[in-house]
Amino acid sequence: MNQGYFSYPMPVNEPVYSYGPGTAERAALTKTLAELKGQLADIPMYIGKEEVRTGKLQPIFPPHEIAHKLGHFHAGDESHVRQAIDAALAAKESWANMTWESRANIFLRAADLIATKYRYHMNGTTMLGQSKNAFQAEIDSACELIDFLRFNVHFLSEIYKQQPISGPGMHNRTEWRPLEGFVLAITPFNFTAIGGNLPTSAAMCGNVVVWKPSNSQIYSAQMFMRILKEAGLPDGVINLIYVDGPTIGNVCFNHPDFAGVHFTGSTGVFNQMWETIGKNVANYKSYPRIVGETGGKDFVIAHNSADPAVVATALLRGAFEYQGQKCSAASRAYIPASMADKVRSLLAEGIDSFKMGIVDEFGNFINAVIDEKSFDKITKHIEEAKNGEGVKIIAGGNFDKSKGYFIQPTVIETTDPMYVTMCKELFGPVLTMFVYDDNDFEKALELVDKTSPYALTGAIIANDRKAVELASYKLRNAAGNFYINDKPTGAVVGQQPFGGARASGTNDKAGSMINLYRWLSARTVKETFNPPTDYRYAFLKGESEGI
Ligand SMILES: NC(=O)c1ccc[n+]([C@@H]2O[C@H](COP(=O)([O-])OP(=O)(O)OC[C@H]3O[C@@H](n4cnc5c(N)ncnc54)[C@H](O)[C@@H]3O)[C@@H](O)[C@H]2O)c1
Ligand SMILES: N[C@@H](CCC=O)C(=O)O
Repeated sequence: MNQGYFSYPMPVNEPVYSYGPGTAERAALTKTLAELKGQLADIPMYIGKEEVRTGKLQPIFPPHEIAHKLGHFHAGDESHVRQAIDAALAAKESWANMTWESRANIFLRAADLIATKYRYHMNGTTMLGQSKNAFQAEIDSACELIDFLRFNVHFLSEIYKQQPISGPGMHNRTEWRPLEGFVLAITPFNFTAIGGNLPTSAAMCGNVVVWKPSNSQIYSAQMFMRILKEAGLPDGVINLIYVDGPTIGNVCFNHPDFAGVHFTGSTGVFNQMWETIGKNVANYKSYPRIVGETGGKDFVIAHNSADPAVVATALLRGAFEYQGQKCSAASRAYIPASMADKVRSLLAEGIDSFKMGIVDEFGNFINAVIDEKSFDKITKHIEEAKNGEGVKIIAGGNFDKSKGYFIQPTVIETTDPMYVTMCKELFGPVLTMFVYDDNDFEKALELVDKTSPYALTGAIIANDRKAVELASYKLRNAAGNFYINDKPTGAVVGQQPFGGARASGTNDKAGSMINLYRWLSARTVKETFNPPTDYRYAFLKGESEGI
């Protein structure tokens, strides 16, 4: 079998296609979108070797075109959670014992299938199911997902290489075992790449997984599952089920073989899960690994040495791409008074120029928010800001859900730095701006640090190096991903390992070695070549002998 050390060098990031007018990729994607829209997808759960169809059908439709049905998925119940755990545990031994190069090459093959044969299907299902424009889908469901798969194979190879030293007469080694039991992956709606990474990073380490995606991401999740199967992933290694979160939690967190949860989503849900796991801790074989990347209230602070055009561009892209539904999206801005008028007018100009509409029309920069619940929550805050004291809408402010969940990108300005939309995560296209006195830059930094319980992403925009240094220091705990003279979104695997602290999660940096360590349990083995035959150490015998 595997006799030799097989090398997986550092990959390069998957190149991003432009989808510009007249390009071959635009033509191919347009064709795929039309095909997908012309079909009615019948989406089963994948448990062991079975495609499970329960007949409990739930419709899937584009958030930007709610009258158009793309298909349906088969919803499961508690019994399917149990079946998924059983299938995972049945697959465990042979998967854990498969050679590393066979396991690795399944994921590398999946990455290549996405990069070539299925690129437009991954992007098409993401665009239609999650309302992303072509570019936003490309950086997510093609490039980031491919990068997660390729870089994790490299990182895990580097971990496997790490071995202890051995003294004379012995050999020491570390075995990087998978966890005992199964891992539960619970994934959010907003990034297809996160949906793909959470189950595969644990599986790559030799674990077996129950994967529960958000209902709003099932359309692209099942596409990825089919690619994994085509790439050779054995049955039962990853089991994809569509069961509501509390039911899954109830079964998995009470199971003695529960070994860990890989979660991305909101802070409230993660806190509930942590509490339940804590209460059950005595019932598990091992202490479960709890990894969660959660909410954010991401900031941009401008210093008066900054170029207002850089500030406005960072805000227009950072706050409004994908309708502000990135955990990294800028949602609060701190602008010095001397620059405020210029930034206000650039923001208003930018927002007026945004085209909003369906994803199949490529000129649309803005599409719909994910669902009606989200639409209602966000627009309630916009309405309140229209009538509130010390607060006004300075750009955008319109919305309409008659055909799809469309909200015009909106900037609220407040004189109260603790106004609700400065503190609470809305997860939509709403940016709140607070203007500070130019002389109070340091106080403004303290405000940024204390305003929100989150610490995910943030940016300082300044040309004065001392301002950059002061902000980097004062805000060192306010963001797990900190940007200097850039927007706070768009982290790239291998370049800006991603994750936040405080209420933003366990900061285990998706797509890095840090994350992979959480799915491994090291065993140290010492082998002695010439074992002693007398209990007496040298100091008793007057001879030299090692301990
Ligand atoms: N920090 C990060 O890296 C990161 C990345 C993406 C999204 N997010 C966060 O995710 C949130 C948006 O995504 P969302 O709306 O899908 O989040 P969500 O918390 O509503 O859902 C996330 C997942 O948890 C499931 N879930 C919901 N309630 C559950 C329960 N009681 N028990 C078990 N599972 C449950 C959902 O069905 C979904 O699969 C935002 O808060 C955003 O900041 C964070
Ligand atoms: N990695 C993405 C955010 C993922 C969260 O939604 C970014 O950096 O913008």
